[in-house]
Amino acid sequence: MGTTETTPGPPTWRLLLDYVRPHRWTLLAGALLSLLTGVTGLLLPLVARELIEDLSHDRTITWALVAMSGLVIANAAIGGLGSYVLRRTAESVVLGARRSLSSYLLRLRITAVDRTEPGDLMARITSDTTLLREVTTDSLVGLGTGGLTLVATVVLMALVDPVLLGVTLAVILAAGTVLGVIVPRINRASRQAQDAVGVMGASLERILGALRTVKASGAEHREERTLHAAAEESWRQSVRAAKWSAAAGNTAGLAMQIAFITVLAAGGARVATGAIGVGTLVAFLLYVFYLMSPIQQVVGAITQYQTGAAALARIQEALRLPAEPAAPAAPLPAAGAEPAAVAFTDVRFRYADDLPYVHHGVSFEVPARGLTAFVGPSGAGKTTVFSLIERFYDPESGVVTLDGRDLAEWELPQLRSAIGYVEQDAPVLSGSLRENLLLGNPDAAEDAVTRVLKTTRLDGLVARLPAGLETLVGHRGTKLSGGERQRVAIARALLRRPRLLLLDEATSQLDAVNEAALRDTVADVARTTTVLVVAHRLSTVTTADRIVVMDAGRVRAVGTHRELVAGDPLYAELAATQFLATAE
Ligand SMILES: Nc1ncnc2c1ncn2[C@@H]1O[C@H](COP(=O)(O)OP(=O)(O)OP(=O)(O)O)[C@@H](O)[C@H]1O
Repeated sequence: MGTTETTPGPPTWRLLLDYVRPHRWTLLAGALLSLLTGVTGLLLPLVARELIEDLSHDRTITWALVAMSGLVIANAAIGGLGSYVLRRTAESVVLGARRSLSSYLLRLRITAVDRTEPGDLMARITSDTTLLREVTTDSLVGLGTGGLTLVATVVLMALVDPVLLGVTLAVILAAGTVLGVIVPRINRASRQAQDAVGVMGASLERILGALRTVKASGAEHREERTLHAAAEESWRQSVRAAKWSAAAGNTAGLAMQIAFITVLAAGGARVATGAIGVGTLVAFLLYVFYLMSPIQQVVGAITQYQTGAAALARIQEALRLPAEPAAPAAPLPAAGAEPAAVAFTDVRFRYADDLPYVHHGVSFEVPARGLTAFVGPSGAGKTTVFSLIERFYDPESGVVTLDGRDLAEWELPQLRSAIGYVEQDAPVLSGSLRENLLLGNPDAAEDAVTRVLKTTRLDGLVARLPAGLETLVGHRGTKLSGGERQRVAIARALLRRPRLLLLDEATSQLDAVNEAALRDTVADVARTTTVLVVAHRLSTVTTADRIVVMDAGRVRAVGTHRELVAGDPLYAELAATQFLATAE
């Protein structure tokens, strides 16, 4: 995702309210408790004044002591409860944002993922959402309680002396103009700081995902510099934001001092002319003094809001990426369900409008059941065939059908539940072997697992492992060999009882035992299911019922190995070079 990407959307304050709306009552309760804490605090000086009066008149002070103790205890208890309620609400807002973001990210279209940095998306879920916490408590509540107190004080000031209020407001307005210049700078700096955290996340993800290659390439120092640069950029921008926040706070403080002095001068003049009494001036000055705290609260809320708004904008950017419709999971095919037939008719496809076509009118038909191998030079568009069948992408023109029905008419969950897909690099997730096997079908019965382990020749491996299926496979399955990873991925796909199995063979060579195991597995499965294989091995193509030869985004021939070796020069050459042998 481009960090400068700005798609128009609803204003940030509306988005914030959307996040806060489900928690409005608890937030209101927290705000009321905060107000109540303030009121109990304000009452203390009054009681203290009474206590002093009573003492000077030799009256009993027991009631005042009891009242003061009560107020102190109430202040602490209500204050504690208020801050707990507010904090809890803020955490719930963060939770809501994390939930909606993570659900959304799982539904992202592959096209969106292709042009995004996963690490940056991760930062949006983890770090940007955290910033919503402060914005909820400090900003919303600060704005609410501070704003209320401010209005109440201004009303009282108007009652005491409207002329002096005019003087005060003029000073505050001047300060407000300065703040209007400062505040957007806080927003910009905060946004850039969060973007830098996103860049750091993206670099970290890239480095940790290929740490072996980074080490083997001796690139640690270069990568270290990249990470440090992103961290320093975040620091620089955060410091800039801190500088502007401090300037905003100080401007507010300074304005109050100036207002104090101006009111003192203007009020003094008014006292001299007899327009007001000294008592009124003292009362007004006290109010100017009281005004300081809510104004600082409101200014703090606005500056805090800028940081939160920057984070919200980044969250919202992620939520505007194209996603698949939300839909409930579809049931898996029943045991013994009919295998599926697949057909491509004149399919044209490119990954993006500014990229060349990958398919220039691909057509082929695969009947239900049997093994179909796709072969062709690297980049011919074989894997893309699978991506289109899974509807990770949609063709620009032409039709792909499953069971004779256009894929565009299938509900995505129904379509995908019919298919088992084994990617070329056979990803294995960290966790246990069992978790990996059950990823696509958590309800698979134990005997189905045992059967699939046997089919994929993994039973020997499981028996050898001390913890059996509970063995942890490490991050990305690093504790398994390449061949084992491929077979775990096949077993995982088979446990879904697919009506169509898509297998993108690993290009790396397997040893003879692994290769034979894989060939037998695929042949076994093809007896009951439709199997499509992007083939890189002679053993696979020789057992295939039909071979589709692709070249530069077109199907150039279809036939059996024997027919094609005799009839298609490209295939004959591929068979001789790529598969390391000719016919068997
Ligand atoms: N996500 C993507 N975004 C942009 N271009 C892509 C993407 N995936 C593949 N391509 C391009 O599409 C073309 C066909 O890729 P594809 O993976 O289908 O080829 P292939 O025949 O399976 O190759 P190989 O045998 O090397 O795996 C390639 O030129 C590739 O660079």
